[in-house]
Amino acid sequence: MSAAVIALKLVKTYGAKKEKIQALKGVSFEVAQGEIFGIIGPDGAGKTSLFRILTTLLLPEGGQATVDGFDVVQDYKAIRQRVGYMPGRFSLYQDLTVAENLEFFAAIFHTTIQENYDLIKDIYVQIEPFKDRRAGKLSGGMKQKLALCCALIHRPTVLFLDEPTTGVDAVSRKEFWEMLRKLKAEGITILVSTPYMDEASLCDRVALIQNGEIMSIDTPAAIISSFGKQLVAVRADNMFQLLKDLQAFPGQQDSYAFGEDHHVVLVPTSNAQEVEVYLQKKGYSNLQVQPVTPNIEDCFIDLMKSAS
Ligand SMILES: Nc1ncnc2c1ncn2[C@@H]1O[C@H](COP(=O)(O)OP(=O)(O)OP(=O)(O)O)[C@@H](O)[C@H]1O
Repeated sequence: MSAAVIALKLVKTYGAKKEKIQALKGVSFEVAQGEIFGIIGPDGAGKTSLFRILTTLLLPEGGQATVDGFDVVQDYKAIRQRVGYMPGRFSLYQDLTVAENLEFFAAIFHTTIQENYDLIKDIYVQIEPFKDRRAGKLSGGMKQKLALCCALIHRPTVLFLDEPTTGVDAVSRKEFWEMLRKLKAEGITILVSTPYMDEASLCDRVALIQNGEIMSIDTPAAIISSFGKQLVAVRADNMFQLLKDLQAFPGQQDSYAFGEDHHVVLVPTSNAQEVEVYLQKKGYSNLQVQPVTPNIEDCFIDLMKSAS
C-alpha cells in the first residue's frame, strides 16, 4: 500500500537575508494510510509551516511532498478536494451559527450535510443543541468540535489537525482523541500536531520536531525505549535549591523541573541511591528519590540537548 503522505527534504524560509528564519530545514517522513501520525514540538518548531505546505496553502522552497500520491505543487487542486484541514487558530466564521458554518463548508465542497452525516454524527450531536448559536459564542471545546465537523464534511481521505487541543480543557481533549480513534477506524489518515507531549502516546507514530528539524520518528513506545539512561524523580521541601544542588551532583548528566518533581538523568556509573546519599548530606527534609520510567517529554528534552 502506498504512503498517504510523503515529505522529502522540505525546506521553508521566511524573511529577507539578514532576518532569515529557516522554519523547515529539510523535513522528511512518510505516513501510512490509516495511521494517526503526531507532529510533536514546541511553539515555533515549524509545525504550521509543514501543515500549510502539505495542504497546498504554502509553497516549499525545496524538497517535495505528496498527499495520496498527488504532488503538493503540481496537483494542488486534487489535494484540496481530498484533504481536511483544521488550522490551529479558530478558522470558522464567528458571525455564522453552528449550522450555517457547517452548511457553508459543505457547499464549498459541493456536498451536503446529509450526504456525509454518518461520518460527523457522533461529533455533531454534541454541538447540535447549540446549532443556532453563533460560532463566536461557543466554548473552546465546542468550537473545536465544530471545526472538526467542518473539516470532515467532504469526507476527506487525509485529515490535518494543527494543534487541535491547544487551549481546550482536559475533558474535551480526552473526548477529542476518542473521536480521532473513531475516524481512524473509518480509514481516515490523520496528521495531528501538538505541543502537548502527553498526547504523543495517543498517536500510532510520532515525529519529534524542533527548530525546523525532525529529531526522531517512531512509535511512542520505541522512542521511550531508546532513551537508554537511568532517570530518577526527586522532590524535597526546597525545590529551588534542590535543582541547583542536583545540577552540581557529579553523577548527573541533566536535571530539570518536571511537574511536581525534578527529573535527573544519571551517568551510567551512578544510581538513585547515590543521589539520595548526596542530598541527605545536604540536609533536605521530606526528601524522595525514585527511579522512574522516562516519558516522551524526557526523550524530547534529551534529544534536544544532544542536538544542541
Ligand atoms: N509568515 C511568517 N513570517 C515570518 N516568520 C514566520 C512566518 N510564519 C512562521 N514564521 C516563523 O517560522 C518558524 C516556524 O513557525 P511555525 O508557525 O511553522 O511553527 P509552529 O511549530 O507551528 O509554531 P506555533 O505553534 O507557534 O505556530 C517560527 O520561528 C516562526 O516565527
